[in-house]
Amino acid sequence: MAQCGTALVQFSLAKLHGDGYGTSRGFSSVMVSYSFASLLSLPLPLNVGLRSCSMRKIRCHRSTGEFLLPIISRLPVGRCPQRSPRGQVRAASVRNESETSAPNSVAIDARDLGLTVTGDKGEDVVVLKGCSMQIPEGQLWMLLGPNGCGKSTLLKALTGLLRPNRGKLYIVGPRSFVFQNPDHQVVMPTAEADVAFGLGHLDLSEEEVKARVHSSLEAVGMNEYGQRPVQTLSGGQKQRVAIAGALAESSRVLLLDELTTFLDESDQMGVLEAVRNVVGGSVTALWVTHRLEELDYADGAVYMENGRVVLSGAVEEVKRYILKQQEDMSRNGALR
Ligand SMILES: Nc1ncnc2c1ncn2[C@@H]1O[C@H](COP(=O)(O)OP(=O)(O)OP(=O)(O)O)[C@@H](O)[C@H]1O
Repeated sequence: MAQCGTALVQFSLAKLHGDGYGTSRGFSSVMVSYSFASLLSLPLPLNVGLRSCSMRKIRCHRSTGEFLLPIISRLPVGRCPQRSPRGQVRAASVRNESETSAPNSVAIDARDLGLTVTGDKGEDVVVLKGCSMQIPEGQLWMLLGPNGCGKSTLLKALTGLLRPNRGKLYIVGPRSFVFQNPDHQVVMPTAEADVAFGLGHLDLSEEEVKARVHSSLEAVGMNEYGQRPVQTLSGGQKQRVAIAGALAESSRVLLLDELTTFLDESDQMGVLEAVRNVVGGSVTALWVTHRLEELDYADGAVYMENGRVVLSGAVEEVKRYILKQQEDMSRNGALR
């Protein structure tokens, strides 16, 4: 197995145990057939195990063209620099909870975050131009804005998958990113095995793994599906399994990227209710959505335009702003 690039470091492999649970001695490795190029074009398009945001290192199997995506111990946000076009590391001030005392009960405190990525032709593309928000612990907030305004990029910056090059960020951990397409992250044969998958890097007894799997699946209303082959689950059920995986790892911040996009109405409700159910206490969530009706589930909202957070706070205020924007747009369209 050859190492690829400078981003590679050690990782632990794992074996799936006979009962379908991963344990502290290891969990299943996953072969994924992403192209070498796509994997190396960081930010990481890693769709396996990334919900735990604990994966920062990749090895590639050159002979088969497949990639072994390891789940490794957590790398604190702020320790995963993104390479700039000139190969320099850019860094914003990113603080972990362990490095500083938390602002009172705030789970996410972002101040004027900026982020520049490298475009296809090696040019700088400024994606985030000034994003500030303060999200209290134990709340569900929604992030909205027009297509291409930078919502997913901001979410990745908050997770630590992308490194802002400007501003300040305080965020509690552990945190998890859940992708829009559940097929990109639920990878194990059964729901139970998938939830256990991310626990391999923790030093847990088998009993503890089972207990966490059980309670996490229960929290998202999926306990009775534990043994079900994942390919028989609906999209929304898979999303709930992915969320359970994050909870099993004691994630305190869930960063949820348009989870309901591919789901039918009843699945959308199931996922929303599951998230609403798990948020509270020490669990906070930021949910990217285009659906205004989902705001009814939120404790607060953030609205972005063109790489900037333009409004952040009460749901009703953000809703009014969006409706006004929509009205203005349709009036302008009618005048043309
Ligand atoms: N690696 C990259 N190279 C070039 N442009 C990029 C890159 N990553 C993001 N962008 C651009 O940054 C902008 C913001 O992208 P992002 O996916 O964050 O938007 P979004 O608000 O999540 O969009 P959507 O609602 O359509 O999902 C887009 O114009 C996108 O094309």
